[in-house]
Amino acid sequence: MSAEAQKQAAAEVAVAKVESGTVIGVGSGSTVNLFIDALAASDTRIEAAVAASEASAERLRGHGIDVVDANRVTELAVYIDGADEINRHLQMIKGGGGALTREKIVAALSKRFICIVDESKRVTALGDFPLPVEVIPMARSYVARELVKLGGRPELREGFTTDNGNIILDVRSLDLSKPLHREQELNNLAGVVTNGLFALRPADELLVGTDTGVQRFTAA
Ligand SMILES: O=C(CO)[C@H](O)[C@H](O)COP(=O)(O)O
Repeated sequence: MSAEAQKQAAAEVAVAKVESGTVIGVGSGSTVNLFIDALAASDTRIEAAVAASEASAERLRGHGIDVVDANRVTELAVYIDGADEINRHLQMIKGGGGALTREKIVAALSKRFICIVDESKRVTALGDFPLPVEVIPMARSYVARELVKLGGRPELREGFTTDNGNIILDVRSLDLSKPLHREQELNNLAGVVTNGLFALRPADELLVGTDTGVQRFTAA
């Protein structure tokens, strides 16, 4: 089964977990696109969604689903999003699509975070995928030097600007064996908006598309 088919299967199981009449959070990326399409094709009629990217908002609206500003809600029933890597504690690296900051905000607003992935995203240790760090443009060189001091190899994501008008540094070689500590440490660097480690707010449930069906996990 292709990764695409695995993503589709996980997305469809996630749709079944969404209740009509609720306001939900919707992440971004190719797996989430499949979720949005599957939600629109289902009998589930949500009240509205808070979207983690302009691209997701546009896709939702294209299906006639209302998109509301995050400032208009106090809590979301559930957040559905993908990941670039996820471990058995359901801690993740996210931000391959550059939407990490808004994804973190929507995740923080949500009672439950359901992560949907194909099986290539499950890892025993986080860190093969370069860690995205969103940085205010003025701080680019400073933050890059600090990341090097921490053992990382940052690389500017060329020609890319986030929905918030910032840049992304993709960082290889950082030791991510203590993700909670690392997430906080990186966020403490002046000029960092946030980083793609989701350890302080891991997923509550993981749906993995595999060749033998969708496997469900909760944090180990
Ligand atoms: O964090 C993300 C975007 O910022 C995505 O969830 C992540 O990159 C996974 O994407 P895909 O579903 O396309 O594999």
